[in-house]
Amino acid sequence: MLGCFNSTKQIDLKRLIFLLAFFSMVITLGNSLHATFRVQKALLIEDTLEANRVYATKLAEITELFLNSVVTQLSFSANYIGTDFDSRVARNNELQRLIKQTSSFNSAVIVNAAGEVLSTAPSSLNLTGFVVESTQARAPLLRKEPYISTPFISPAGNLIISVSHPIFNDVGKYQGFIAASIYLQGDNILNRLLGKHHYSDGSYLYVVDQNKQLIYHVDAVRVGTTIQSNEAIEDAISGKSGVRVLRNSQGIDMLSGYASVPISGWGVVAQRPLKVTLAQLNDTILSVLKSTLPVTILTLLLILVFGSKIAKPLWKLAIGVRAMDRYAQSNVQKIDAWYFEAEHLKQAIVSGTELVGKTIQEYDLDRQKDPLTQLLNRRGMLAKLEYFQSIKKPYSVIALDIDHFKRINDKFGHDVGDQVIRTLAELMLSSAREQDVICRTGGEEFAIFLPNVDIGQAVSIAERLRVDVSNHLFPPVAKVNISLGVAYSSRTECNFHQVLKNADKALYDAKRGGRNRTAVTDCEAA
Ligand SMILES: Nc1nc2c(ncn2[C@@H]2O[C@H](COP(=O)(O)OP(=O)(O)OP(=O)(O)O)[C@@H](O)[C@H]2O)c(=O)[nH]1
Repeated sequence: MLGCFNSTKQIDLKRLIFLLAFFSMVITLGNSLHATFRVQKALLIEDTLEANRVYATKLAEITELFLNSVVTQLSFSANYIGTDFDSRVARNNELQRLIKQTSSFNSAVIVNAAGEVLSTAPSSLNLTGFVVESTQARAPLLRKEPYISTPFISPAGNLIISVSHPIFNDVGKYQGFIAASIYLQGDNILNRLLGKHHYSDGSYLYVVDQNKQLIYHVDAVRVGTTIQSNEAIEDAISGKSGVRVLRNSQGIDMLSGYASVPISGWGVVAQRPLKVTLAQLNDTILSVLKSTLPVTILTLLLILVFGSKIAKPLWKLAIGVRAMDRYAQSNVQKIDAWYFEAEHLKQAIVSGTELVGKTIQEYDLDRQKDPLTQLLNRRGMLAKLEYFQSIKKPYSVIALDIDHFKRINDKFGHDVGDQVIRTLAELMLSSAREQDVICRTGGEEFAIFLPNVDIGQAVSIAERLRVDVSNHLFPPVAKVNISLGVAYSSRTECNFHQVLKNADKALYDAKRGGRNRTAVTDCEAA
């Protein structure tokens, strides 16, 4: 049925609704994913920076505690040795205890005020009698106070930091110092402390001294190298803690948290690559998309079904209006216009169709009427005759014509002629029965159809009319006469055109016979 419509390039309502829904869903989904992405990204960055700051602060505090405890241990040893500085056994025993009792140090030495190494632990260091010369190694002699060195290469060839404490005897005379070393590239407690907390999610940690030299790094090879142009390090070694998004020496964007170790002026930096952090976000967005996709597809299917339900009554209404035949109205009435606009459209179509039908009917009736007399014209008459023919009833026909009507027109004018025609029509109507049909078949010619009236009765009716007309006063014409021809058919098969023709023939006879009279022709006789 729908195929009767020419396919055009215009989109139909069902597709329109679907596309509208589809695009609004795509835009809404895209927008919410974008918003989620932005919010989550900001949150992730913020959380990671904060986690790294907390982590760096925690490790800085642990390192601070460790260095403090190291200084305390050395202080204890220095006090102990100060009372018996000249005893080699006492010195060696104390150094052995220091190394073995804690795993804080890799080695320890006692140096006298002249810079000569008096004792070492382990003894395998083979440094006894060695006079320290390097600036780093001699720094404690000059400072005469607890001191944590910057990294340097020890006489034994290891990259170390040294923690030293001055030794004074009972009377407060400076004897030298005790120094313990931590091998930065070897196994030691500092290394284990920092390495132990290392995350396995791409995060890593490093520690620099006040000269930006790496003291600890997850990649041990880098220990001892110096890092330049790093704002997190600059901040940390100047005693600040905080967060920064920065690019590292390998050109990787990092989310860094940092803190300082006040006792040594070191900086601790914990960081995680931005890319690794955001990879997590892509997974989140993907899982959001996956979880919303089934509902989205289901919604679109529902919209497709609903769209066709919305479009269906409109299609049917359009088809109904297109047909515009006598069944159209009842077909339209049957359409299930289930929503407000469709129901209104349906009602509008029904009343519009009714109005059009009525107008056409009125127009048809007008076309069948003579405007001057309001009698049926020739078209109306033929329609009526078809009806008479179809019901197969006998009937008589009277054809009549005003005598010498041309003279009336000529003498009194056309308007008077019209008035005579109107008055004659009224006279005919006043004497007619309800079932009789009176028509104006021409200018001053008329026909009267008399159902169930035989020829005798028809002649009487014609005569009575003729007499009535001749007795009637038509001002200003005064008297008007008419001539009449009567025909009849009792035989249903007698064609009504033939009956009419017979009546006309009788009228012609009446005219020829001198006018103002009635003549008869029988259908069977014709
Ligand atoms: N006023 C008026 N005159 C009409 C109308 N229709 C036709 N006529 C005139 O009627 C006249 C008919 O003239 P004719 O056909 O010669 O017939 P007649 O004068 O009646 O003569 P007979 O029929 O032979 O008696 C013509 O002059 C037409 O112009 C009309 O509607 N109004």
